[in-house]
Amino acid sequence: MDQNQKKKAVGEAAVKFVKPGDIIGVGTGSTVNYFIDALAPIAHEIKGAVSSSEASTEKLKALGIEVYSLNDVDSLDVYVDGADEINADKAMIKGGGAALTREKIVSAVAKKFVCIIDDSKMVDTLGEFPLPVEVIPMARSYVAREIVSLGGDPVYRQGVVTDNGNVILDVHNLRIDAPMHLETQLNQIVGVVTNGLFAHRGADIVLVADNNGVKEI
Ligand SMILES: O=C[C@H](O)[C@H](O)[C@H](O)COP(=O)(O)O
Repeated sequence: MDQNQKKKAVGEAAVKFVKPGDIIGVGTGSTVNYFIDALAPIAHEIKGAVSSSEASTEKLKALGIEVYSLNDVDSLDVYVDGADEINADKAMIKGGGAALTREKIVSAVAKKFVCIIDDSKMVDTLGEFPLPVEVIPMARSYVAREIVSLGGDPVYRQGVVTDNGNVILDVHNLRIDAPMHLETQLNQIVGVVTNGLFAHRGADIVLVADNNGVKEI
């Protein structure tokens, strides 16, 4: 199977976590797009969704699925999303598609985080994928200097503005041995909105597609 076939297989497999009458949390990205497509046959059975991006909202609405504001929803049974990297503790790097802030907010409200990945996303140590950090635009240079002092090499993601009107710094050359600690440290830098480490709130269930099919971890 090539990578897209694996993404499709795992997106389809995640539909089993969706129950009739649910309002579901929906992530962002190419893997989640397959999950949304796979919702089509049961779109009329679910109550609606809370979305983590304008892109996912558009796809959900195209299926006739009602998209709720998170402020109108107290809790979500399940949040389904992809990842850029995940380790054995189910800590992740996310934000390759610049949707990290809304993803972190929506996933915080969900009882269960189901992470859907192909096997290329599994790593022993997080950090080979550059860590995205969403930053208030006027703080970009200051935050970049602070990140350098932590040992990272921040690169401004040119031309990208997040759904929240902010910018992204991608931090290269980090070997992340203590993801929770680094997540907290980055959050302490004034001007950082969110960093792409999902360690304090990692995944609960991981569905991984490899050449043999989809397995649950
Ligand atoms: O901002 C984007 C998200 O964190 C995605 O979940 C992540 O980048 C994985 O995306 P994909 O499924 O396209 O590899």
